[in-house]
Amino acid sequence: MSKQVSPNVPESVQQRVAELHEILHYHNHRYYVLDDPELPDAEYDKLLRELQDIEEKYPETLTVESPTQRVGALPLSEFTQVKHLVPMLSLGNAFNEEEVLAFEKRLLDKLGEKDITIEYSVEPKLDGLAVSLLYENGVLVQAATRGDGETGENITENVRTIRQVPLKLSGKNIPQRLEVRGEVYMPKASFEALNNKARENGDKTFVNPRNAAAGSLRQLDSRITASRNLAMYCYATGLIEGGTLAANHSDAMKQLADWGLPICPENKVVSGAAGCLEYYNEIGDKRDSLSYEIDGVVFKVNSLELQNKLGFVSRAPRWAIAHKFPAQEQMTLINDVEFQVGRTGALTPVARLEPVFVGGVTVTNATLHNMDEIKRKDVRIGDTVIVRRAGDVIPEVARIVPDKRPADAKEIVIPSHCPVCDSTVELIEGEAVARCTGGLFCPAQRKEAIKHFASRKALDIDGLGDKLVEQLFDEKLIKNVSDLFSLNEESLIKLERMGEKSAQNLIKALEDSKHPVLARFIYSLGIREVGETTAKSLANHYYSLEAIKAADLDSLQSVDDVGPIVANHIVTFFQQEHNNEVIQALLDAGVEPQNPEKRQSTESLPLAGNTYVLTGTLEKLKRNEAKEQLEALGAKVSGSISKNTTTLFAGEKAGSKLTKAEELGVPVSDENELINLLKKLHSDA
Ligand SMILES: NC(=O)c1ccc[n+]([C@@H]2O[C@H](COP(=O)([O-])OP(=O)(O)OC[C@H]3O[C@@H](n4cnc5c(N)ncnc54)[C@H](O)[C@@H]3O)[C@@H](O)[C@H]2O)c1
Ligand SMILES: [Zn+2]
Repeated sequence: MSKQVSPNVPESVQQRVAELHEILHYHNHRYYVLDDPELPDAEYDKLLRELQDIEEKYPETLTVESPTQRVGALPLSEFTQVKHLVPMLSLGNAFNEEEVLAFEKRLLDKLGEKDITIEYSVEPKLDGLAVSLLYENGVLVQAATRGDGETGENITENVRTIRQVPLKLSGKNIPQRLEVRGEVYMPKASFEALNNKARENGDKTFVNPRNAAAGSLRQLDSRITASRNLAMYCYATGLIEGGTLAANHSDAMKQLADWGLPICPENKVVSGAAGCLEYYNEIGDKRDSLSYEIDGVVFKVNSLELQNKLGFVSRAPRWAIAHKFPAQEQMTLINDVEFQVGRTGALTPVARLEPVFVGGVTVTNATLHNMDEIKRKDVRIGDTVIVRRAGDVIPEVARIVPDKRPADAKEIVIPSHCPVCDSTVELIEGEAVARCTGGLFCPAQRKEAIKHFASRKALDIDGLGDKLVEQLFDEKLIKNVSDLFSLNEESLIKLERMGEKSAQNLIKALEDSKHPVLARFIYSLGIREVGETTAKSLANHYYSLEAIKAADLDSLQSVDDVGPIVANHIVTFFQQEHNNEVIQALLDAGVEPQNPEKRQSTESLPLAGNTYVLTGTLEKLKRNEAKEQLEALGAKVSGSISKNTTTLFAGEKAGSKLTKAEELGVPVSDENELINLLKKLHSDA
């Protein structure tokens, strides 16, 4: 800075100004040139405002090269340059109602008016990058970025790949030369898809749709741009020769639309600052449902005559202002990381933050998702991070600020034991999610464990659905599955919506469920990845609970459809003392798993080779019981009819399966015949 600084300006202020110039230039470069900002916008804005405040207080410090006087950054030299015929400017900002009212007051003062109502064109503030389109005789001849406002980059080929941009205008009275300005943006869905793909390929992701749009448009190879699904809305004109436009902004935009240019359908005309503020709220409510990202709304004096009277300040028109939404990204510190245990035992790392105001609320915690994400973002305790809260989504740590990492930043490690129940934590190699293995005991997981235990494919306790489990649990009548069997009528009746009859029925159902076949019992324990089929294989391999508990990794892997991971889940599950305590309590309560009989092979069984289908409502037998009994006799029970079906057993209200069986000529019988068949074979045995 060669400028002679007056002695009125304290040395420390001069130093700070120089520092701010350097910092802001650096961040402008990262943002506008590299499309890879390091700071959240709010943090950048703070620095810019600090400089503006100093310049206001000490006008001697203001220089033409100050970042407060310029927009954007110099264009990249890889592109040919385009000198703008009319400079492309930025917009002033308002962050609250007072600033909007102050804006209107400035307008009235400048116009020397008191009592007029100003009409505004109000528009979403699209979060992309400004582009200028030049049409000659209605044909697109050039497109350019804003660059530093004076000179931009020639990106004609790239803009030609954007579907909304007409290569040729149509309609009447098109000026000979017409410069149209607008925002090129990346729709939310394209942004998600682009980043997901980058993540899959291990490539760098874009920080937000704006930087993604800029990065995609400023490509030397327009085929890349074409693959990025960019879009555009126009919101202004620049140079006009050989023709005229309407006398106010909103009508001019309608004209552009008539010629085939894309105009945002949310644009409106309102009266006065009050109308502007109303529009701000209206669009704020709509924001999440829009298919593109916006970061505020823009209010523009609608009359071009008034616009001309008002003119410009250094880097923005006086007649327009951007009213910004609360920032969705803020910078703060990670004080600690804790692990939360979910309903299914998954451990989620959660960052405890230095409280920060973001997205309109104070945030103290942010999710780190899982260990893969932590690794990918390289997050440590003590890091300065950017926290993002968009819409109703849970706040997340978006990225770290590497330069601000302290020397003693601590690596985040998964605890070896569950922070809730102290059971072993299992992290399978190649899996992102770590889990608590104390499924039956862990307070974080008990509720789900009980629901699973009572469910149809598990112990199938009649009348004990998810809702009732919730109720019993919340009323503290049960803590874990073994408590179910000490429920009594008296305590049940006290529950809301529980009659005497239902209470009796539930007690009876619990009693009836005490003799499950071993496979069901194993399944009901909710061991991770042990489904119905695996539970059956285990039961038919080991024949008793004791034997399954005693099995080691090698032995387990010799069982049908048990691989190393599932084997590990099983061994770890039974290693947890607390799980075993709950199982013992079940056995003590009288639950008695029915071990399968050791048999040579199903081929010698009486129903071997037969395939049955069950349909409709069975009156006396439960569908599951019927299935198990048939299978125990060597039959297959299938869910669909084919010409290989031996017999269809149809209960009440049988539907399409009955029709299908009749079509295929498959024999059909009823429930009584099924019961007779089972009885007969049982007495034969
Ligand atoms: N994080 C960083 O390091 C960093 C660095 C530099 C700038 N920034 C951010 O960039 C922003 C400043 O950038 P800017 O100068 O491009 O200004 P801006 O984005 O705040 O506003 C001006 C721009 O708004 C756009 N716009 C969208 N809809 C519009 C509409 N309907 N009518 C008119 N214009 C519309 C135009 O592209 C215009 O150029 C600030 O939010 C700042 O925080 C961040
Ligand atoms: Zn636990």
